[in-house]
Order: sequence, then C-alpha cells, then structure tokens
Amino acid sequence: MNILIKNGYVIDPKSNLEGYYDILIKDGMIWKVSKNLATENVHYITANRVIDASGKYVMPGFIDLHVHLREPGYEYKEDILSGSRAAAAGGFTTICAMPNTNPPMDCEEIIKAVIDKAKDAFVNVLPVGAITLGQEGKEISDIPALVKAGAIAISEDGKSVMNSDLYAVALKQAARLGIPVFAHCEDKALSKDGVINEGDKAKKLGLPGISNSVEDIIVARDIILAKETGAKLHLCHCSTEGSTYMLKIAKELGINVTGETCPHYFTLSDSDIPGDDSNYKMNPPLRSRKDVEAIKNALKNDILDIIATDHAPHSEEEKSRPMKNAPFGIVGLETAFSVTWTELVTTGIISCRQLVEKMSVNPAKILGIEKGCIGEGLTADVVIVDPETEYVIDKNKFLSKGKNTPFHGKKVKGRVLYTIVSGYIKYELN
Ligand SMILES: NC(=O)N[C@@H](CC(=O)O)C(=O)O
Ligand SMILES: [Zn+2]
Repeated sequence: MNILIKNGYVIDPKSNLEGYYDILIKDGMIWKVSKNLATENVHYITANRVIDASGKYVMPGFIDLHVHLREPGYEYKEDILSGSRAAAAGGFTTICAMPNTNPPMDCEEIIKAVIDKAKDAFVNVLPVGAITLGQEGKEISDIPALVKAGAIAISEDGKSVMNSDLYAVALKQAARLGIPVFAHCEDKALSKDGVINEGDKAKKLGLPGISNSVEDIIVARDIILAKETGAKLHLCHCSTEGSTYMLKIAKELGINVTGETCPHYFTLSDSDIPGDDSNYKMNPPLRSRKDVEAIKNALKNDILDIIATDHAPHSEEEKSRPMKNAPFGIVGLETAFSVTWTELVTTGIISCRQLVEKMSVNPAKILGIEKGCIGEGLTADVVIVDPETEYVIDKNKFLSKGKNTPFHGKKVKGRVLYTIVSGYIKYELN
C-alpha cells in the first residue's frame, strides 16, 4: 500500500523540519518528504491512497512509555488487542506495556508471550520487564534474560522496590545492559491506605490522604541511586512540585534522569474532584493547584521530558465502587492528544514542536529506538491531526474496554484523524 499525504503541515523536530510538505509512504517506509509531490513523477510510484491533509498537522506517531494492557491475567479490564486499538485511535504508533499483569511480566516466557500476542496488535507493543519476581520486592528477576527475550526497559510499576539495596543491584544491571528503568515513586509505608491527595478535599470527603512526601522521598532516593549506579532513570507520572525541583537539580548535576507526567496532572487538581467518584482516583493522586502549576511550568521549561498516559483501564463495576474501595487508575490513550493540545498548546504553554518532542521524539530517545521521526528511509509511523476541530469527549465512544476517565464530557480542541503504523492506516476517524 502506497500512501501520499498532501499539503499537510509537517512538524518533525528530529529532522528539524517544519512547514508544508507532502509525504510519500511506500512499502511501510517514508519514501519521500518534499514540497509539491505529484504521484506520477515519483519514480513511477502511484499512490493507492491520497490523503488531503490541508489544514492538518502531520507528526511522527506518538510513543507512550506508560500503558497498562492488562494481559495476561486481567483481560476483563483490557487486552493487547483492545488496548492497542485504543492506542491507534489516540495517535500512538508505539506503546510500552507495563509489567503489573497477572502473573507479572517477570520472566522470559511471559515477555515472549506478550511479544507473540502483540504481532496482531494495531500498534507496536514493547514489553517492560518486572524488576522483582512476582513484583514482590524480595528477589530480583533475571534481568539479562528479560532483555534477551525483548524487554525494552524494567519497572516495578504500581509500586516502588522499597528495598534500596535490591533496587541498586537492579539499577546496576540495567546500566550495564543499557536499558532504562521506569520508576513509580511511592513510599509505601507513608502512603498507607491513602486514597486521594492529602488536603482539604480529602478532609471534606473523609478519605485518607496521600502526601507529596510519598512521591518526593522516592524521587530523591532514585536520583541518588541513579547517580551512584549510572542507570538511565525515568521517573514515571510525576505529580508534585518537589519532583520537578529535584528533576531540575538532577539534570543540572548531569545525572542521567528523565521525567514524565500525564495529562491529568496538568489539567486537574484535587479541588476538581466532584465528590466520591472513582474516575478521579489514580496513583499518584490529583494534587493541589500549586502542584499543577509546577507541572505545567516544568513542561514549558523542558524539565519534564515526556507526556505519557498511564492508561490504566478497570472494569465498570470496579470503578463504580466508592473511592475507598476502587482500584487506582484512569484510561488515557484516547484523550491524551486532545487534552494536551487543549490545555498546553492552545494556551501557549508549550509549542506544537514541544508536544511532538514530549509525545514522540523524547520517548524514542529514552527507548533508544529509531522512531519519533519522519525521515526518509525510516519506518512510516505517522499521525495526522486536526488542530481546529472541537468536540466533547465521550467515554462511550472509546475503543478501550476501560471507560474510567475524569474527562467524560470535557470540551476539547484538536483531534486525531489518522494513525499510520509501518505504512498501514490503523486508525481513521469517520
Ligand atoms: N496509575 C494507577 O493509578 N494505576 C496503575 C498502576 C500505576 O501506574 O502505578 C494500574 O496499573 O492500574
Ligand atoms: Zn505507576
């Protein structure tokens, strides 16, 4: 299948290309990027499909470092096929699958099974291996075997490895193997049975709170250990002002650390929680307005490098429970681009270029993969968006099995129109 994308506004920071270009995709690859490409004069190649992208933006496909696909074990929440389909609808062409499955992705066999299953997926799925066996925090997984089987990174996501001695060993191994460590920063002894951010809202709802120190303490520890071990540390879902300050200092000191946040942390604060509604329950929790401002500022100043979704689907039944008893997590694949465009780009907090850097270029760089770019000769992973369309988010239209979102009914601007993975149109808005 050959595709010609005509008249689109291309934003490709890695090639330092921004402007109106046509793109010819052939045999799964970016064949030509040029002004005024006509099908007939491109080496006799005719396009089977011509996409008129006038007034649209063309970007390298988004890469999500933080997705919970729930397979194996929790297929009632999501599976590789449904989650990857939702990813394509969100403009993502590559996603990382977190290991907190059942059983966790802590051995060669499970990593291989996920890779095998992902052959039918709508987008590229890259598995992340669990740091400890069963994610129990007691015994380290066979990390070299996980990497050999295809794990792109390691993580204990859902929790932290609380034993610093064990964690340091894992960091050293990751450093030696050249893979990043995705860190969920949460001091379990401190967070206890906390449900939402510590503060007025928690008091009002009579719910146990989660303080900023729960995150900040482990962020500090992990940065210190990254310095000592030389590991490539990636801080997942940063939500606090403190995290952004420590990230800034760590970068200034030349420590190999990157930071991620998610759309909900720069859009909502705990004061937006309307009542006992579990669609507002996630870990880390929605923080104070001051934290939200700090997160936005850190995105603007490129202290935070990555916008990921932390797509965490749960069943209707699980999320209709009162906050105290519902699992943590919200879905995000199908809302991330529109929410980010609305909250950060149309407001001038970040540029389009920065959006592409944070959702495509930087994730590719962290993973060390040749993606996040529309360069000639590279695999054709491309997203086409409409920057002007306004619509209302409707969870009932999600392709994900998970409908648990606090953004249902939110009016947004900017919409994904096409997602092209390895030269195939995997999503098209109709
Ligand atoms: N973020 C969440 O609230 N939940 C995630 C786990 C995680 O990413 O920490 C999940 O797996 O449900
Ligand atoms: Zn996490």
